Amino acid sequence: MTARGAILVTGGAGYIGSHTCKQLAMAGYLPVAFDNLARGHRSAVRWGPLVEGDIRDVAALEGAIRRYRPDAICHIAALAYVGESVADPAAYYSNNVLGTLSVLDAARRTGIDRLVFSSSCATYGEPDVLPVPEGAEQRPISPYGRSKLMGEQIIRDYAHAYDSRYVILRYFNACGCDPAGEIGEWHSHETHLVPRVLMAAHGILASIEIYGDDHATPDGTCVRDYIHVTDLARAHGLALEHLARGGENLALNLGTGQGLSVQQILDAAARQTGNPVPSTIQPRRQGDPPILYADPSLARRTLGFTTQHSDIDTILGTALAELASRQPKSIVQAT
Ligand SMILES: O=c1ccn([C@@H]2O[C@H](COP(=O)(O)OP(=O)(O)O[C@H]3O[C@H](CO)[C@H](O)[C@H](O)[C@H]3O)[C@@H](O)[C@H]2O)c(=O)[nH]1
Repeated sequence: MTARGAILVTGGAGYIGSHTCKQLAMAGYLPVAFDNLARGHRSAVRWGPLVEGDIRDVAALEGAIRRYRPDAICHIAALAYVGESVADPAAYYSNNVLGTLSVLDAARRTGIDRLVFSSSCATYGEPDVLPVPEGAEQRPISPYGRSKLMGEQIIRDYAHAYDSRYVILRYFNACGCDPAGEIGEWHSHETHLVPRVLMAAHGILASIEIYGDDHATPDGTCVRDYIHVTDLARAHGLALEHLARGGENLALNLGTGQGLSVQQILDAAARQTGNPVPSTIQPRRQGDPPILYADPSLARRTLGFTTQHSDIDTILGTALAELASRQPKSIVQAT
């Protein structure tokens, strides 16, 4: 038996979901992963049971809840690529909006009234204020960002009408891998900057495309707030404790408060690996805001959350160790 009861983790076989399951298990919970394995991996579910199912299937969710009797839900399952959402909005509104509605309905029908929701800095679009506070106007510029904002709005309306409670977590850029190397970032077609930069540093990719060097930023490349996935994962446990204590509903940024440019990430990777990172300048990517970094102070004040692994060298080091474990021939380990 676990000390603290079960938590249903939708998307528990995915990148952020599996790291969250590990952190919840370390905090004494039984994480029950609910995942359709479309993008998640069975082998990433290691700290509790896996229920295979789609979040749009209310009956499947209800079945999982009735079987494991979780105290709360971490709703992490989503499609999460900005570029893909521009090309295929139908998939994003279906998975992210209908899926969230379905999770909320299953929770209502089974009497689960606590939810931690994975939202995104993409809900801010191109903010007027930097670092971005939670009160900044949310004007998303991609279908992905809009789908996450709709999720937030539905959760607030349900909470108001049905007396449920929530913590909305707006992730900035999740990256890095489990420092113990037990799980990683396993995307079939990797589009994220940090793993791609490391792949380019080791010749797995011929070069990295820099999407625009003419943005309104100090070096012309986009600026983001890179936060280690283990830090993000730990915040879910803090959010659950907050709700269990009867804490108020919250929407919180999860970031470091520091912005780094694409070029700075390339430079850090070159330093860390000792290899050059070949790059080409490409046109800007649709849906990419030039600068996004968080004001992280509200999460610190309300949850006591601070990052512990999110300096860029730790992020790159843990991501590189994980990549090396999958591509050992390509990488002479440099860390
Ligand atoms: O090969 C690449 C990949 C990325 N980038 C740039 O690097 C930055 C980071 O890009 P990622 O694709 O790694 O991350 P995003 O900022 O697009 O996306 C992340 O932040 C989004 C919010 O903006 C969502 O939350 C999303 O789920 C999350 O992955 C962006 O400026 C992007 O233009 C490149 O220049 N070349």
